[in-house]
Amino acid sequence: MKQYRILPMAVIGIIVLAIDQLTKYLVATRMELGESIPVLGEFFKITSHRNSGAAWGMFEGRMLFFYIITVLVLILLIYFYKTEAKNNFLMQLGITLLMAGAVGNFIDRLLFQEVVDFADVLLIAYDFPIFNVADSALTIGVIIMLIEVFITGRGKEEK
Ligand SMILES: CCC[C@@H]1OC(=O)[C@@H](C)C[C@H](C)CCCCC(=O)CCC[C@@H](CC)/C=C\C=C(/COC)CC[C@@H](O)[C@@H](O)C[C@H](O)CNC1=O
Repeated sequence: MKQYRILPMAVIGIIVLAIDQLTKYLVATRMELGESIPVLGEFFKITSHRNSGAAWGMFEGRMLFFYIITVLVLILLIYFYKTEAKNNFLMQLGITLLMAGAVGNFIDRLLFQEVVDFADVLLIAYDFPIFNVADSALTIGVIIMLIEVFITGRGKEEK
C-alpha cells in the first residue's frame, strides 16, 4: 500500500475526473454553444466550445485514432506506474493526473465524438485555445513528470 499509494491516488484521480465531467456537463447543458461568461474580465471567460480534435484541433474528427492512442496511453501509464513509480509520490501523482485527464476526454469522445471545452484564457497577447479540466490535468501531469525526471528524481526511488 505505502509503496504504491493506490487508494490515495485513486481518490485524487476520481475527484479530478468527477470535476472534469461535472464542469463539462454544466457547460453543455446550461450554456449555448459559443456563449461566453466573463469571470475575470477579458482574462478568463467561460466559453462553451467543442473540439473534435486534439490540442489546437489537430487530427480533427479522427475518433478511431483517439480511441487507439488513449487506450495505448492508459496501458502505458499503468505499466509505468507499476514499474517506475514504486515509492515515488511525485511520479504517482503525475501518472494519476495524466490518467484522469485522458479518461475525461475519452468519455467525451466515446459519448459525443467531440470534447467539451470552456476555459477561455487570454494569455498575454496570444489567444490560447479553449480547454477543459481534463486538459489541465494532462498538462499538469506532463509538467510533474518532467520535474520528476529532470529535476528531483531522475526516476530514482525516494530515499
Ligand atoms: C492537453 C492535451 C490535449 C488533450 O489530449 C488528450 O486528450 C490525450 C489523452 C489524447 C491525445 C490524442 C494525445 C495527445 C496529442 C498531442 C497533443 O495534443 C499535444 C498536447 C500539448 C499540450 C501539452 C500537454 C499543450 C496544451 C494544449 C492545450 C491547453 O491545455 C491546457 C490546448 C487544448 C485545447 O486545444 C482543447 O481544445 C483540446 C481538447 O480539449 C482535447 N484535448 C486533448 O486532445
